[in-house]
Amino acid sequence: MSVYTRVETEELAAFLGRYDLGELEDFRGISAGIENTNYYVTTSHQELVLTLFEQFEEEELPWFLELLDFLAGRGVPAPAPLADREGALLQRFKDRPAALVRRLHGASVDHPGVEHCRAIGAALGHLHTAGRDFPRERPNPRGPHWWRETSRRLEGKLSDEDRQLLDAELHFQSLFRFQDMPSGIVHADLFRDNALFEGTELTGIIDFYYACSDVLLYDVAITVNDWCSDGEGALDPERVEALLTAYGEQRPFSPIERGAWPVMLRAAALRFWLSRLNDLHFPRAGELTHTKDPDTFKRILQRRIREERALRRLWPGAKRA
Ligand SMILES: Nc1ncnc2c1ncn2[C@@H]1O[C@H](COP(=O)(O)OP(=O)(O)OP(=O)(O)O)[C@@H](O)[C@H]1O
Ligand SMILES: N[C@@H](CCO)C(=O)O
Repeated sequence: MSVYTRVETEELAAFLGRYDLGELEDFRGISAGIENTNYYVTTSHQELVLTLFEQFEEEELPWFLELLDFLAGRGVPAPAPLADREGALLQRFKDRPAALVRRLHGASVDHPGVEHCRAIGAALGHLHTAGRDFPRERPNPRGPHWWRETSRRLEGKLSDEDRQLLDAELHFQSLFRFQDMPSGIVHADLFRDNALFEGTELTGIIDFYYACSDVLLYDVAITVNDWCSDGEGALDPERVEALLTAYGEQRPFSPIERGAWPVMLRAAALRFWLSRLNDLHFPRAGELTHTKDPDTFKRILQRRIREERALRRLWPGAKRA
């Protein structure tokens, strides 16, 4: 349950008075999500989501809200933030930074099929091309520097097997620094629970709070690892092909990207194995929630290491034999 900060009717009505959004009709807390307090809010004019940012560096927030505004304005199904009468996207409410964004409809899909993967591939390609003109960069807070720092923090916490795997992968990744890879704005956390669907139609991409500037293929690898893996971490060739083909129709891949694909899948698995290990061993104070299982990403990483040649064959147009 993620309503850390309770909001009362009168104070919400007063808060909405800063905007031209009509009268408050209804609101209720949203239980999904971990980091922030979220409410669905209905006014006489609009359906909205109110977020009270619980953990965020306040200086960072304008970047995210401007990005959402920019992407939504270019047809990416991201939640557009609403400006108050003065034009401000970021507010303070209940002693926290706060924002109102448009509510998107649909629900996340636990077991995506080929059509869902096609839709998310196309949307990610669109997001990457639309993001090209976004004028401001943001370094990836979960990049290689953070991997190494987290690995050091986990010293003494891991089994010998996990420590060996982690050290070997950090070393392997340090040998690959791809120059000339297309880079730009990446979502960096486009898991199934951050996309909304009605049937097989993608109606929303949410939770952009890891978005940053990075290698675009890395974002594709994060997405494929979550959307196209089975319970054992094995990739489903049909879903991978659907996702990559639909993505490539928006932004064709370069030969360097094709060569880097197996390494990127490993890097993407490493990043989430590490963050889940970190959350497991260093839970944040006051956090009520379910830690996600690090072993899911350990298994994915181990498979991507074992199956490099098979991964190359999963590239669209590659020979399967
Ligand atoms: N714009 C939106 N339209 C519709 N539903 C939304 C929207 N934003 C958030 N939600 C709902 O609120 C839930 C929580 O949102 P979100 O995932 O952004 O939470 P969080 O606590 O900020 O992030 P995290 O999942 O990283 O902990 C989502 O799973 C979704 O159900
Ligand atoms: N998507 C992340 C959690 C939120 O960043 C994970 O599944 O580990």
